Amino acid sequence: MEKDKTDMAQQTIHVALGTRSYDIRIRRGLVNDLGVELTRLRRTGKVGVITDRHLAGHYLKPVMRVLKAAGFTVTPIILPPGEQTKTLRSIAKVMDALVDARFERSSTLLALGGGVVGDLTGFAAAIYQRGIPFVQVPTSLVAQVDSSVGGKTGVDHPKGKNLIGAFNQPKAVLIDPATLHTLPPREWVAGLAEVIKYGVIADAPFFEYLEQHMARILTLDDVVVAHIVRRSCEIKAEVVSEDEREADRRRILNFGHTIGHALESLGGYKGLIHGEAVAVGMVYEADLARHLGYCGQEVVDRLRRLVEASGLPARMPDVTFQDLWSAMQQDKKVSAGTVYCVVPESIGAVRVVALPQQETRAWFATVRRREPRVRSAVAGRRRVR
Ligand SMILES: NC(=O)c1ccc[n+]([C@@H]2O[C@H](COP(=O)([O-])OP(=O)(O)OC[C@H]3O[C@@H](n4cnc5c(N)ncnc54)[C@H](O)[C@@H]3O)[C@@H](O)[C@H]2O)c1
Ligand SMILES: O=C(O)C(=O)C[C@@H](O)[C@H](O)[C@H](O)COP(=O)(O)O
Ligand SMILES: [Zn+2]
Repeated sequence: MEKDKTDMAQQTIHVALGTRSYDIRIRRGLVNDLGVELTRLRRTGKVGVITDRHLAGHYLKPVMRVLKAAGFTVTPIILPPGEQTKTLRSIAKVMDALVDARFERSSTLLALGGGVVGDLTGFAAAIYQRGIPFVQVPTSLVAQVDSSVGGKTGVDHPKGKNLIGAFNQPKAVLIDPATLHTLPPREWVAGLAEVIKYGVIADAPFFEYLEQHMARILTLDDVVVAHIVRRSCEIKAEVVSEDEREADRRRILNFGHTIGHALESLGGYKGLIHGEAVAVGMVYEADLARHLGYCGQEVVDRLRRLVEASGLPARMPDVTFQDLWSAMQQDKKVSAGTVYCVVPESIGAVRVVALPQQETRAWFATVRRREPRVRSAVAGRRRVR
C-alpha cells in the first residue's frame, strides 16, 4: 500500500498492440496538462473536445484554455448526458459538427467524459473521413477502469447494447483520478462493478483486497482509489494485448454482461445504469454457473456479499424468462443461435460456456421461487451514499 502513495505521482501502463500500441497515463491533475500531453503525442491543429453537459460544467472551460494555450484550435461538441445519447443519431450530430468545423484527417478528437462519451467518440473517430486519431480522457470510474482502454467503440441499438461499432484504439488514455471527486455517488458505485469483475475473472488476491478495503473505497480514499484504477487498467491492458478483437481470451471481460446488457436494453437504457446491470448480471451468471455445476455456492455467496457491500444492486428485476432470453439472443457472443456466457469456476478463474435454453429456463424458475419479485427495478433506481 505504501508503494501506492509514492506511485501516485505518475503511473504508465502500456497497451501492447504492435503499430496500434499506446500508453495509459494516470496522474492527479493531468486534466490541467492536456495541451502538453497532446503536443507530446505529436498532435497539432484542430481538436474536437466531445463531452456531455455534466462534464462541460465541471471541466470544459479549463480544458479548452490549456489546449488553446498549447496552440490548438478547439471545437467543443457537447452532448446530453446518459446512455440514451449513445445512438447513431448522436453520431450524425457529431459528424455534422466535424464537417462544419472542417476537420481534417490530421485533426484529433478528445473524449472528455464517461463511457458513453468515450465509446461514441471512438466510433466517430473511426468513421469520420474513414478514420482520424482520438485520445481518451475518462472521467467516470467505469471509464477509468474499463471503457477507455481496449478500443471497443460504438453505440446502442434499441434492441441491443453496443450493436453498432468498431474496434478502434485511441492514441493514448489520459486518466486524472482527481476528476472522480465530482462524480455523482450512484455513478461511483456503478464503476465498482467492473472493478469487482476483474477480481472474479483474473485476480483472486485483488478480489480479496476489495473485500478488505470496501469501506475505504467508499470514502474515495486516494491511495485505495489509485490502486484499484491502476490494477484494473493493468488487467485490462494485459487481456486486450493478448486478444485485441475478442477471438478468445478477451471474452472473459464480458462476465456479467450477458444478463447485464439484456437488463439494460429491456429497461430502454433508462433503468439500471451499465455498472448496476453488470453487478446484477455477475451475481446471477454466477448463480446460473452454480446451477449448471461449474462452481460451488461459496463463489456465489462471496460475490453477492461484495456486490452488496459496495452498494450495488444484487437482485434480479421483474423480468420474464422469455424477455430475458430473447434480449440475451442479441448478445455479440451468440453464435449460430447459441448464447455463450462467461461463468466463474472459482474466484479468479472463469470460462465461456454455451447456455442450454431448457436448463437456463429451469434455473430461472428456481430464482423466481426463491426470491420475491423486485418490482420495476428494471426501470431504474436511485440511491445516495
Ligand atoms: N468500450 C468498453 O470497453 C466499455 C467498457 C465498459 C463500459 N462501456 C460503456 O460505458 C458506458 C457507461 O459508462 P459510464 O458509467 O461512465 O456512463 P456515462 O458516460 O453515462 O457517465 C455517467 C454519468 O456520470 C457523469 N460524469 C462522468 N464523469 C463525471 C465526473 N468526473 N464528474 C461529474 N459527472 C461525471 C456523466 O455526465 C454521466 O451523467 C456504457 O455505455 C457502457 O456500455 C464500454
Ligand atoms: O472490453 C471488453 O472487451 C469488454 O467486454 C468490457 C465490458 O465491460 C464493456 O461493457 C464492453 O463494452 C462490452 O462489450 P460488448 O462487445 O459485449 O458490447
Ligand atoms: Zn462493461
